[in-house]
Amino acid sequence: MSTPTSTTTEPGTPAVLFASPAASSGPEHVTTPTAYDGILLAGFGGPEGQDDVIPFLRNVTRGRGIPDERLEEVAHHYRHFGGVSPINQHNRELKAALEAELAARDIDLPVYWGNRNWAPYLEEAVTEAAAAGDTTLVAIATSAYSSFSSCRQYREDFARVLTETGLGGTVTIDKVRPFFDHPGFVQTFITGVRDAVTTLTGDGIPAEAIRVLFSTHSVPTADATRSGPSYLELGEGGAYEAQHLAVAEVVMAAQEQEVAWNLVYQSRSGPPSQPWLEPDINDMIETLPGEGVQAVVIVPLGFVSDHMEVMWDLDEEATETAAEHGLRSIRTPTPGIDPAYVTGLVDLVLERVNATPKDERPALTALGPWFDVCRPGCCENIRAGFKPAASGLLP
Ligand SMILES: CC1=C(CCC(=O)O)c2cc3nc(cc4[nH]c(cc5[nH]c(cc1n2)c(C)c5CCC(=O)O)c(CCC(=O)O)c4C)C(CCC(=O)O)=C3C
Ligand SMILES: [Fe+2]
Repeated sequence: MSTPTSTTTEPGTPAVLFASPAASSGPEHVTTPTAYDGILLAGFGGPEGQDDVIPFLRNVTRGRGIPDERLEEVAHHYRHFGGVSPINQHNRELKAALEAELAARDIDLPVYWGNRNWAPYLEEAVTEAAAAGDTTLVAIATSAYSSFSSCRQYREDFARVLTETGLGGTVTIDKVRPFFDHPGFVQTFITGVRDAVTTLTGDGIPAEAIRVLFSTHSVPTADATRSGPSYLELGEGGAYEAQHLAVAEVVMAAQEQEVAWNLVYQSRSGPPSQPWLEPDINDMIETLPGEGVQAVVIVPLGFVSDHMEVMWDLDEEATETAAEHGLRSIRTPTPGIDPAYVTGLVDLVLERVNATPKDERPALTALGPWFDVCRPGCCENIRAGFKPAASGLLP
């Protein structure tokens, strides 16, 4: 079937995929209708046994000069859980849930699952799709926000895989918009905060002694600043911080009781000399007893499932910090395979199939609905330098 996507190969550069030029016209940033052949579910990947841990960490940190010391420290988190990250099992379950939802809605789109950093790799998924004749793919990355780590890196890996497999002239990969403010993604957090606050107040803790901490992955400040299109001028925190703040506001506006909240960061790595987004969740927790806070609601706003960052950095470390400071804590659920989330992901695919007009697309914040197609230089990592990325406009 003819599609508006095309493959552009410039002489001397790897084949890279770009969306239709139509995507660049007009402020809508909405592509034209596209008959996709399949869905590429793009995950982060994680180890599934002790022997996988170090090779996995080498994949993740490849070419980034993360010191061995830090690798060992992270390996320790995985070892604590038998060398198994739950993330691959989550994605198996998400794939099955998407397939069930697609079947229930009579949508004939196979789901190919591949990871950036562990088997099954993106290479395998794309090769399998191509072998089945499914060459026009729409990707869902298991990450809701704009930034190098949460969007661009997936797109760079798509481009790398298309080049390395030699499929750059055959397969096109578009990507659904960053879905941070899609109701399907946000619902779990709204319900989670409501349930946690109800539990705490039910136990006699007054609402004014509760603090909601929205936690997301810290990133280098330089990455945050460059997240999203530069013309939006979203300040030092860029689109990454702005999107999280906007979603947190939506979650709190949906609550019956007024409760104070903060956006906090977790899982910082990299050298201490390099600025990353702050405050760290643990540092924030330490200040709270002095403000009369008795309980914290920890909301994993930056994550779609209960993977290692949630299980270790929140459920072990932050929970322990809270206990040490005499605070009760409740960690709210991630979307996982919540039906609202799964239905929402299928809706996001259909948006692209149908080129649903911008004003008909569900988006809970004033920032959204975000763009179908990333602008040149969007979320680029200046430390790593320019790498081609699929699912975007020509640089
Ligand atoms: C924004 C963001 C997300 C959310 C978006 C998304 O979900 O994609 C995310 C997710 C994840 N990060 C994960 C694991 C790791 N991330 C690392 C390193 C880093 N992450 C970063 C950012 C993010 N990471 C950054 C800026 C670095 C520093 C390296 C660099 O300069 O770019 C390292 C290396 C060691 C270390 O440095 O800690 C590991 C092992 C796993 C798998 C968990 C599991 O196995 O269950 C998941 C889902
Ligand atoms: Fe990470």
